[in-house]
Amino acid sequence: MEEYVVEVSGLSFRYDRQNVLEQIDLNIPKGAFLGIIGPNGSGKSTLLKLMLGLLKPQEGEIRLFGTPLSRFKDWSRIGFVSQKANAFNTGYPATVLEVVESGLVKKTGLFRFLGPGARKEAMEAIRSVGMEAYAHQNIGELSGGQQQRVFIARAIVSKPEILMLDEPTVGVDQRHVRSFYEMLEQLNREWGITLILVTHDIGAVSDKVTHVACLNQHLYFHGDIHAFQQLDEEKRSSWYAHDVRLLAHEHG
Ligand SMILES: Nc1ncnc2c1ncn2[C@@H]1O[C@H](COP(=O)(O)OP(=O)(O)OP(=O)(O)O)[C@@H](O)[C@H]1O
Repeated sequence: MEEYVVEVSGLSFRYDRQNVLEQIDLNIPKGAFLGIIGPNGSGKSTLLKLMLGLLKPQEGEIRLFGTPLSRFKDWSRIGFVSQKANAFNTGYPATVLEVVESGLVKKTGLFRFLGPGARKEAMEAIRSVGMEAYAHQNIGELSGGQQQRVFIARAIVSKPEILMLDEPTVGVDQRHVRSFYEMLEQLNREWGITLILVTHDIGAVSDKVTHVACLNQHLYFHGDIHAFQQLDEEKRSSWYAHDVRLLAHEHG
């Protein structure tokens, strides 16, 4: 039987009186690279926040590794990268290596000494995002896309089993988006990390993700990428009446 690392069942959420998510059922298999797609305001970020326990649903349940969120404590198994482009100005006094090492602090405890293994683990994470040439450079001197790679290295240095990413290519130069997704694909395949990626742009990731979830308040589709690609274009467009572009350039 397939092992699920995240199980969402009967989930509904509203801010004040605005319904944002309705009756979402979504199981995410271990080792998947899931793309959660949908137009602006369709509830993608809200769903991630619910999975991270930052918001509480009015209805339904989320389980992480089989444990209901209300009892889940093992947050080191989960990494999160948000839209953080341009978060550091050029004067920020920390090197790439130091930023990535700081990702080990939550594992080790704030004032505990980071042992000699820490540097090796940090370098390994930096290499896996293709940033080894910049390890000793100040993070503020890097481009938005390079900084985002460093944030991913910081998120994976503690070896999480799930990595959640909310529109991580915002601020990444268009020319580098493709290699950015290739790097994610490599993390999924080589490190075996389950990736949950929120994105507008299925076109850029349709040859990378293994599964797709189409959200627009309701979950219109969830399945593997092959089943998604076989869906009727007209049907898919009808879920996103206001954002046909999202689907139209998928084959571009
Ligand atoms: N803190 C909040 N309080 C009230 N309403 C909110 C809040 N955050 C989001 N919303 C509303 O909830 C809806 C879903 O927002 P959400 O950010 O989850 O969508 P999204 O699919 O991630 O959108 P985008 O692609 O634009 O980031 C939107 O209508 C938004 O205005």
